[in-house]
Amino acid sequence: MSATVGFPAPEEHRAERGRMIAEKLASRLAARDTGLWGPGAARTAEHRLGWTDLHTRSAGLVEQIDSLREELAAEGVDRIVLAGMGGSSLGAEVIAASHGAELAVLDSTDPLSVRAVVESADLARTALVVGTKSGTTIETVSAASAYAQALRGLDIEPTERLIAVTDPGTTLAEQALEEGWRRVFLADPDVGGRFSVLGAFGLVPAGLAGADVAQVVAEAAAVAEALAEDREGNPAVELASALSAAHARSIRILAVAATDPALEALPAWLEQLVAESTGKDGAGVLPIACESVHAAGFADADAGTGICFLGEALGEHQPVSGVAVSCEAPLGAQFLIWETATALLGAAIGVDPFDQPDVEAAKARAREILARRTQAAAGSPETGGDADGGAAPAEAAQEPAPFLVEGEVEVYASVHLIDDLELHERTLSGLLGAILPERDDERYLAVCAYLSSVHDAEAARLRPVLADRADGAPVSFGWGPRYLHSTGQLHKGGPDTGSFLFVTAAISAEDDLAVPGAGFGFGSLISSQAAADADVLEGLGRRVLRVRLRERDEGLQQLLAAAAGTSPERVGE
Ligand SMILES: O=P(O)(O)OC[C@H]1O[C@](O)(CO)[C@@H](O)[C@@H]1O
Repeated sequence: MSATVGFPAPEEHRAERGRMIAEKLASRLAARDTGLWGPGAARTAEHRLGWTDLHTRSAGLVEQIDSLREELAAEGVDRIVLAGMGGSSLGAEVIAASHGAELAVLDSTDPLSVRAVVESADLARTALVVGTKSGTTIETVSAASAYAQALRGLDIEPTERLIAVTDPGTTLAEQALEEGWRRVFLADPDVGGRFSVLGAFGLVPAGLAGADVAQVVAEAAAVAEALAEDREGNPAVELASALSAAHARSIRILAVAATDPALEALPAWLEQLVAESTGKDGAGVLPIACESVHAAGFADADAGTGICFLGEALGEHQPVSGVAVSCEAPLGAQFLIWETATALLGAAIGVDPFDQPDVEAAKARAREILARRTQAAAGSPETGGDADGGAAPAEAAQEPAPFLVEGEVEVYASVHLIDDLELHERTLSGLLGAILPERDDERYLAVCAYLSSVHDAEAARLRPVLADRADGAPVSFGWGPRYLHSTGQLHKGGPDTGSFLFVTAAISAEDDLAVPGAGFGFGSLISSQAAADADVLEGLGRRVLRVRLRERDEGLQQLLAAAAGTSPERVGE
C-alpha cells in the first residue's frame, strides 16, 4: 500500500501534512472523535463514524451471504440484480466488477433500463437485492415494485426472491419483515450511505453475485492500523493533505483514472464519495472519472485540475497544475484509504463530510413536478403523445419554446445563458460550444444524461468528446438520476464554477412502464427528476443548457456529432 504526491510547491503540501499530523487527525478519527469537523457537525458525526472499523464486524455477514448464495443456487437462482442508488449501489458494483462477478445494477428510472431487467429472458433465475439505507428512495422502491410485479407475471412468489438491505426500523425493513422477504439484512445505522461499502450494502449484493467479499474485507483490515497513525507515509494523510493544499490553491477538480485493471470501476465510487462528502458551503473537490490516462481532461488536464492514478502512477507525465497523486493498494484497502482521506479532507477544508444538505431540494422539486403532471394527466384522459409528460397540455403551456430545433434535437437555455448563446452560431454545435469551459478558467462542464446506460451507453462518449473539444478543460459525465446521489450535491452546494448540459429523451407511451400502484410511469418520473434538478440549478444561478432528444437513437448520434463539431458519420468512424 502506498500513496505518492506531486505538488507544485512542496512546502505547502508539507505544511498541510505537518498540521494534520500535529493535530493528530488520523488517530482521533480512528478513535471516533466527533469534534474533528467543528461543533456544528459533532451531532451528525455521533451517528456516522461506524465505518472506521466496519470491516471488523463483517465476518459473520460474509458467512450469511455465502449460505444464502448456496441456497439460491440450489433453487436455480444464479443471477443477482441490485436496486439501489449512490452509496447503496456503487460499492457493490465496483466489488463485483473487480472480481468478475455478474451483478446487474438497476440505478435508473429510465423505463428502458427498468425494462432491461424486468423483461430479461433470465428473470426467472434472478433475485433482487433492494439496497436502501433510508428505505424510502423513490428510484429503489419503484424498481422493487416493478420487479415484484414482473415475477408475479411469471407465477413466481416475489417475496421468495426479494432480499432487503436497509437500516433497522425503516419502512422497508418493516415491510420486508411483515411480508416475509427471503432475507432481511439490517445494516449498521451508524454508517452513512457513501461510507458503507465494507458492510451489508457493499458486501451482500457483490457476495451473492459471486465476488470474494471475504478477501475485500481482509484487504481493508490489513491497512486499518496504518491509517490510524499520525505520520508521514500514511496514505490517507498524504492524499488528504495534498487535496486540501490543492483546494487552497483553487485546484478543485481531480481527474481520476485507474491504471490497475482490478480498479477500473473504482473512479465512479470515488467520485460519489468525495463529491458528496466535500461539495458544500461553496467548497469541495470534484473527482472526474476518466476513461484512461490517455483520455481528454486527464492527459491534457488544465491548470485547475489535479490528476489521480488509482494504481501505479504511469509515465513521466506532469500535469500543468503540478498536482498528481496516486494510490496503489488492493480494492478493499482503497475503500478504507479513501474513506479516511475524505473524512480528513472534510476536516481540513472545514466541511461536514457526513451530510448532503443540497440533495433534498431536487428531490422535493421532483415530487412537486411529478404530482402536478400526474394530476394533469388524470384530468386529461385524452392526452396523447409522449409519456414523459412533454405533451400534457398543462406542461406544454408552461414549457418555453425551444431556443433551437435541429433534426431530432430540441435545445432549451436557462436565463443565465441566453446572452452567451446569442453570441454563438445558432446551431447545435455552436450552442454546445457556448457552454464549454475554457482551459484554465477554473470552470467545469457537467453532462447530466437522463438516458439509459443500457440502451444509450454511447452517451458516455459525450465526456471525452466535449473535453477534447474544450482542449482538456474539465468535463464530467453522470447518468441521471444516478448522479443526483453522487456529484449532484457538489453541483449545487460546491463552488459556483459549473455549467450543465442536460440531456433527456422523449419517451413514447409504448416504451414507458408504469410504476405499480403509483399512478405514474417511469417516463414521468425520470423526466420530472431531470426538470427538477435543472430548475434547482437554474434557481441557484447556474448556467444550464437543456437538450431533448425527440428520437433517442438518431438524436443521440446528432448530439455526439455536434459535440465533436463534425457530422454523425465521422463520429461513428
Ligand atoms: O440508501 P438510500 O437511503 O436509498 O440513499 C441512497 C443515496 O441517496 C443519498 O442519500 C443522496 O440522496 C446518498 O447519500 C445515498 O447513498
